[in-house]
Amino acid sequence: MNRIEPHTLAPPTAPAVPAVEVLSAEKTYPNGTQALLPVDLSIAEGEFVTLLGPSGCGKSTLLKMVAGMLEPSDGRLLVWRKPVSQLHDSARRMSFVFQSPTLMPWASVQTNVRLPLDLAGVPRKEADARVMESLALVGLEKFAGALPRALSGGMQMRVSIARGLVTQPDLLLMDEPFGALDEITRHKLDADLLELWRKKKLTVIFVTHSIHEAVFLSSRVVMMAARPGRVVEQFQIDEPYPRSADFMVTPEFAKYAKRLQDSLLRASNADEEHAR
Ligand SMILES: Nc1ncnc2c1ncn2[C@@H]1O[C@H](COP(=O)(O)OP(=O)(O)OP(=O)(O)O)[C@@H](O)[C@H]1O
Repeated sequence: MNRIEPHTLAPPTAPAVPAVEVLSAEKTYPNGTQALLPVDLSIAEGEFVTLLGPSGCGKSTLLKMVAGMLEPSDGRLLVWRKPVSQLHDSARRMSFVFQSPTLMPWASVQTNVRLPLDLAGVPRKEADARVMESLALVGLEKFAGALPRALSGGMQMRVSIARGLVTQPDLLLMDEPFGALDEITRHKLDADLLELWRKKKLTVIFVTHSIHEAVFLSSRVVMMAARPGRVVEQFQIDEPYPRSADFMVTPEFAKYAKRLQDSLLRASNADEEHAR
């Protein structure tokens, strides 16, 4: 009998575990706006997926459906193989970070970050320890007692991210979190986010309008088109991590950016053709 020597066997590759499955999920708002045609999308644990596309293509709608903040009109969404509504039974958690920091202006940074733990009834001592851990992750531990108005826009966004991290999520949903920030601050936060993603082994779904941000951050980019919103193309960004600012001046970066730019143009033209 022929024996297959162990070293001739291909190494076993672990099948990717899906963190999020969007199964023909579509959305029409009560006023009749068809925000999303049926979308099918599977996101594996540990991926960094960016949703990119022209204004109104349904990026936020899709993200909010994943979060369970919006019900699909048809189809289903599973998070770790369960309907989002049953996630409270799961040991895993997700967090949502909005475009604006939405901090309570009268409360300290520490109190703002502690909010999700207070709402979940986590004992104060444990909550405070986790708040400090979370603030340290975004480099703001020295500002725990400050009021939001004493902080810059970038620092306020860090507070918002710390609040998203304080529940120790496995899945982070981010709706254009750095869109309102200046270029330098944005780059800095992008780099910090990648560091966190790697360190904490997160799965991230990130919405942006920026091609450069999408290439820098993502392992995969999902391109969408509008009127009605739909997924039109997907791009794997096959570049190793960690990625530093140097990556942004490489020919590979330029190649991906050009591909996405062409795709975004096609997606935008598809809108106009639809509208005619
Ligand atoms: N609550 C709502 N009721 C009715 N229509 C809505 C509602 N929310 C969004 N829409 C519409 O659904 C479509 C998709 O909106 P959505 O905000 O998901 O797009 P987006 O890609 O995130 O846009 P942007 O890039 O401008 O933030 C748009 O036509 C929008 O006007």
